[in-house]
Amino acid sequence: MNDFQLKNRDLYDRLLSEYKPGKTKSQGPSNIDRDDVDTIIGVRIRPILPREAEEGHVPGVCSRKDGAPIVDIHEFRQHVRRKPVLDTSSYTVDKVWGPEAPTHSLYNELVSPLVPFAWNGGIGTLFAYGQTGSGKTHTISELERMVAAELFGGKLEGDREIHFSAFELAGNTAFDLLQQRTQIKILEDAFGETQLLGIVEAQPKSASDLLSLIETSTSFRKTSPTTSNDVSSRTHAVCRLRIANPSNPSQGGEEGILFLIDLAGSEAASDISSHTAERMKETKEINGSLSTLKDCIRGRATLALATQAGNSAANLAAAKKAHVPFRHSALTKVLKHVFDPLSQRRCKMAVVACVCPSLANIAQGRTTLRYAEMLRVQAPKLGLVEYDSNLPATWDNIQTRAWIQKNSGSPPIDGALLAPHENGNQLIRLLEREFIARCQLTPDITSSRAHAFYEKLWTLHIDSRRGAKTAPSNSQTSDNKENEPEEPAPLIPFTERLRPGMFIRATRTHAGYEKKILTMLLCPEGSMLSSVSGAKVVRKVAPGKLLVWKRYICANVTPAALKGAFDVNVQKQIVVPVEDMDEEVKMEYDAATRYYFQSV
Ligand SMILES: Nc1ncnc2c1ncn2[C@@H]1O[C@H](COP(=O)(O)OP(=O)(O)OP(=O)(O)O)[C@@H](O)[C@H]1O
Repeated sequence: MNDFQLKNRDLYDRLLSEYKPGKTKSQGPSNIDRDDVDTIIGVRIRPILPREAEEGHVPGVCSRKDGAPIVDIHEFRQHVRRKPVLDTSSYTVDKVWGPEAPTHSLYNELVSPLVPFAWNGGIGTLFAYGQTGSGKTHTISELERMVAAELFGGKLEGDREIHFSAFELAGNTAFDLLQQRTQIKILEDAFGETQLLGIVEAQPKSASDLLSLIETSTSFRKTSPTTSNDVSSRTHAVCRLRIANPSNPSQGGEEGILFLIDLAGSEAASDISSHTAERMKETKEINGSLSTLKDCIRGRATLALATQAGNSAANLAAAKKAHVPFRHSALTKVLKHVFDPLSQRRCKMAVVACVCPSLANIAQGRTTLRYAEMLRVQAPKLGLVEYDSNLPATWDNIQTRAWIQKNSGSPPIDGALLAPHENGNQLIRLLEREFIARCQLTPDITSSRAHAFYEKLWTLHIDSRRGAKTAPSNSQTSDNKENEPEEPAPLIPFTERLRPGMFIRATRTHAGYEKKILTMLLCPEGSMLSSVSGAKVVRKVAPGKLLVWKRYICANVTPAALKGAFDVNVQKQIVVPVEDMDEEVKMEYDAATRYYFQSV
């Protein structure tokens, strides 16, 4: 607390008691319906500590009395000519726990859903984020105790094997906390999986076993004093609980994972001014990895929204913008299963942003709350996506299973084995080999039947994409298909309709051989300052004459990993003369897979 705050404390207390929420405008996204989002962002405001109370600290970061998920930050501003005033800014998240809220309520509302989710084969991840001294380690260690009690409490269905490991990440280096901080390697294997080479796992048999392992690992964490905390954790600590269920083939042998992550505390610019070069480097690395984490959480949530809620234009636009740079930091690389857009795993995530309550710390609190707000992804405003039996994008898990059962012949493929948790869109995104393997979990299903069924689903999907384009969104698309007017045949030759974004099949001759290629037109050669080869192109057009482009810069289009899918490689450009172009090819972009498919 500074002199001004201490001297005007009575006035501040009065202004605070007179403050009426609602007068201030929330600076974040509105409190939207978050049911469709599998990432929950909460804020915990810790109490003022006895030491801080002795020093005269007063609260400047407050939760709302009516339980609204909004945090108010009060700034006490000095005026040259007028009396000091209270300047309040508000931040909206999904849940807020004030200083009086016990860790139990945070556990019940934020963490408890992750435990049965991981128990049943999903990946649950909890992050504690915030400035140094804001209560992350305190919160995570209490939550770990509750997780241990729930895992071994006997209330979860079935038997599982729990494997515990703990490590900390300092920059790009990882240390095993069960092996007295022995350095371990983070590697990506030939299958693209991240491996922690040399890490030790323990198999606790009871809650007390697990707690003593957690205690041992915590004792090896690296700490250094900061302005706000004498024992500040300067690394990210990851507690990983692998939950194996070898007896249940319906999960395809997949284990659940629960990550409990205590992130390194962020520090305010004023706090780092006196740092040594080594501490500055450490702070830079922490800030860099936290920034990557933010981009990954947002990117992943944007993609999940676009996939779950059908293929509306708003969703397609959101999916196109989403970027998940999980390879940019060791932390997000270790969490590849969670962040890789190609990962087939079901994931849920919870973030608890911890904040110090004191008026003296509002600058750091504001930074934390801005970060928390940024992690929330605004759901695009959509019309209700109605179920349509011919549109896999509209099926939930139950409808997906029913479709499988009804359309897979006799004996039918078991929907619960092929799509234990997936909706229609997620079923389409399954890799072909995974799809076939899951089909064959049903007795008597041969590989050729499984392949035929895979093709049937894809034919329906491609047909449905065409139908969705031509029919009004919420009418009975499939029933009216015969009555739809045929698209009129284009009267103008395609070479006279050439435009950027058009797909063209062309014949190129190289060393006497002819080769058919598929390309996407980018722009006429010469419409930019230089050609692909870098040579300057001069356009000569007689006055009054139309400029007719003879050659186009095109992007290479190549088959993708999925059957029938194509990828546009914008970075691989070629120049195609118009005389080499054979025909226009109608392609459609599919947001679920992020590939192009030939229109049927
Ligand atoms: N909810 C709470 N109730 C009581 N005391 C708390 C609470 N949260 C934190 N504290 C106390 O505040 C102090 C700082 O907490 P903690 O070490 O958890 O902060 P941190 O955010 O992990 O800091 P760092 O990032 O520097 O490691 C500790 O003394 C802790 O006991």
